[in-house]
Amino acid sequence: MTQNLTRRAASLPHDHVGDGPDAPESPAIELRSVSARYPSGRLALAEIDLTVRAGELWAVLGPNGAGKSTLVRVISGSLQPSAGQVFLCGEPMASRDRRQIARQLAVVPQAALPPSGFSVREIVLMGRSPHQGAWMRVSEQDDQAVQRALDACGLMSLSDRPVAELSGGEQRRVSIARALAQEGDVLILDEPGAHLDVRHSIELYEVIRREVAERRLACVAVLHDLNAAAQYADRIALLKGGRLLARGTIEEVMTYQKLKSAFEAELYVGVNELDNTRYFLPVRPSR
Ligand SMILES: Nc1ncnc2c1ncn2[C@@H]1O[C@H](COP(=O)(O)OP(=O)(O)OP(=O)(O)O)[C@@H](O)[C@H]1O
Repeated sequence: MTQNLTRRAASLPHDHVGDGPDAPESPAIELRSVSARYPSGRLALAEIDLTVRAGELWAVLGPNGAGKSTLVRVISGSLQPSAGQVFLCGEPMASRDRRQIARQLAVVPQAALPPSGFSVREIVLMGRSPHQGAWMRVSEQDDQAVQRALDACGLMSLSDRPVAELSGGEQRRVSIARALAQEGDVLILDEPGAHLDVRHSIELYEVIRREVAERRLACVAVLHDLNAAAQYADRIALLKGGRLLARGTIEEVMTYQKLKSAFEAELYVGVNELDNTRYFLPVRPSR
């Protein structure tokens, strides 16, 4: 797992300092001047530079159509950049096949719901397939990973239920549990809080934070909830029109001016005196 993040000599274009136990880790994800186009010709991302390290949770923010889901597709290898390069754990993404990528990176796309016809446990077990051999034999490690993911997502009591019988929010948690069971180094989530009520969204963000801290996971989450981003993220990438408007800490990026410029909306930016976190309130346009 995290040993995959140790520096690999052959693939390091910059600042190579050698291998060995004290060698610094490669970034879990690195985008160098990445642009992306859809087959229609539309340029959806332009010259994105981003470095995500193990143990970091990045929130990707921006208005509708900014390029957030496109960024997820590029990082997860489902859309090839039209220019620039993506590195996963120090190696070019383009040199990996899908199975190799799936051992290191789990992705929960926007509005992803699990396939019907299976129980919750069976769906979560599907997350183990990149680690299983041709006969798909379930190992003790697979069982442990599935139990852990079910538990983390509060799904133990639902584990034998047919997934098709669950609510939208419960199905969303099953998709996230499957991604956790994959036990990669990198977790990519597109709007993980969608469909979740307030308790379950808090629980989910707590789970993600715990995974990031305990397993030194590198996580990139597309969020529309600015307050959740300010509560849980270490770093923010703010997109607009396919370009990175700003990236950095919450204090650097989630300012009145930068958010206004990105969203073209008035937001009140407050600071909670209890824990010093920022909060955001939409302000009605003057009539
Ligand atoms: N399959 C596609 N083919 C062509 N253009 C696309 C495709 N998917 C997205 N786009 C375009 O690329 C741009 C970025 O879209 P993207 O879905 O990445 O935005 P987003 O920031 O995730 O938006 P939202 O917040 O609404 O989900 C938009 O202009 C969109 O119309």
